[in-house]
Amino acid sequence: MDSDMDFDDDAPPMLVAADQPDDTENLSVDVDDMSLTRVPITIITGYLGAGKTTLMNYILNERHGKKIAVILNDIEKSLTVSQEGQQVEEWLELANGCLCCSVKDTGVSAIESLMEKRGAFDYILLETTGLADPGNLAPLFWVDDGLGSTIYLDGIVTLVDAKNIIRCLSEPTPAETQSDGTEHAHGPHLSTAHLQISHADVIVINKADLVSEAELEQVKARISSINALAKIHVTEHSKVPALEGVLLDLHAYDKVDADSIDFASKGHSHLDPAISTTTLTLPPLSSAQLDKLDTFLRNILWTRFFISHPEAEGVSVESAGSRPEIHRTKGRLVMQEGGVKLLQGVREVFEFIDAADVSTSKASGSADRGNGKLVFIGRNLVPAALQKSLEDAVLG
Ligand SMILES: Nc1nc2c(ncn2[C@@H]2O[C@H](COP(=O)(O)OP(=O)(O)OP(=O)(O)O)[C@@H](O)[C@H]2O)c(=O)[nH]1
Ligand SMILES: [Zn+2]
Repeated sequence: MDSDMDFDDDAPPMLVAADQPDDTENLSVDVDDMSLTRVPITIITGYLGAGKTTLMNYILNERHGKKIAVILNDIEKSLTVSQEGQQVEEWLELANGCLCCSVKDTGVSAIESLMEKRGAFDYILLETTGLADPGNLAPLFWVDDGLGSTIYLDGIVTLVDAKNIIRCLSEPTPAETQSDGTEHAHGPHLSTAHLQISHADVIVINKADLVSEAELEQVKARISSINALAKIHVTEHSKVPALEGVLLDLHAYDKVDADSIDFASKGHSHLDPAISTTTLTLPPLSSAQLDKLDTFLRNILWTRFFISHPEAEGVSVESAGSRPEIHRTKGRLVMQEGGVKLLQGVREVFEFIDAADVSTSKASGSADRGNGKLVFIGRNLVPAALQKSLEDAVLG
């Protein structure tokens, strides 16, 4: 499906096919760039009162030159299109009450048809309710290139309230049945705050003015013990240092940078009993071994079976006392024939991508030299058991 571009804001929307460059208007974007046809979407999540609306307003009022559509995953599902201060209210027509439930069937197409009606946006921000689990939303927007969607998931930004986050992390999540009928595994203190942090690509620790330096350090340590892959920024009134590359245009699902993998593998204390980050290593792989890794990941992400349990093949880890529940997967896998494969995953969705940015210099991190690395963020991750299962499955 072609996306239509509105090149002139004063004139009525003129529909121009993106693959037929219009050279009469100023194009700030490269028309040869394929990304022109796909609009990034950033999910902004965070607990009640963390500062999401404050952040939205900050972004909309900054000079960014983008035409940003804001979707609120609230009762009213309103959508605001803003460019340089001008805001227009639109309404998304969704099949049922809640965006996270209806987006599966109609949400993505509702956004797409709105883009057709209004001309393309440059950017979409989706603000979830404070209680949303971004793990349910993310895979819906993370659509295969091949499916021809006009939007793609750029990243998940989670705001936390520096003053209240530690307390939120000790509140258990109300037992909730997901739209697919499954329930979250119950275990030690899984809170909504955990889910929002474990899925984040960027974490903004807001309300820094309300805590002491020591409290702030505690919050940072707790958060990076849960999610060692996310970039952390500390703010007052959600004023992030920059938008580009900090909140927007992260490409968090099509890049895996070596530095963040290295950072995650440094070993962070297991301060949080519910969710942690674990890094596994693999030597350079043959393509047959990459296929085995694919099978291993299907097993662990889809069926949640350990495939190489010491007692019996295919035994459910649940019966062994702990069932791994992996929220986020990233990896850089070194290939024997040269090159690096990137691994990206959210819950049960994962894919391998060829790395474009293979780092060869010493300065650009060790992740590409020697061993490949695999990072899991989730529950019930026992590093030694995982590493053994991985090696048995892939190298054995
Ligand atoms: N002291 C302080 N207050 C802040 C800061 N950032 C936001 N606030 C205030 O915190 C309150 C909640 O902020 P919002 O931006 O509405 O938070 P939200 O996450 O959108 O809240 P919900 O939509 O209710 O989940 C507002 O009164 C803000 O003015 C900050 O850095 N410091
Ligand atoms: Zn829902």
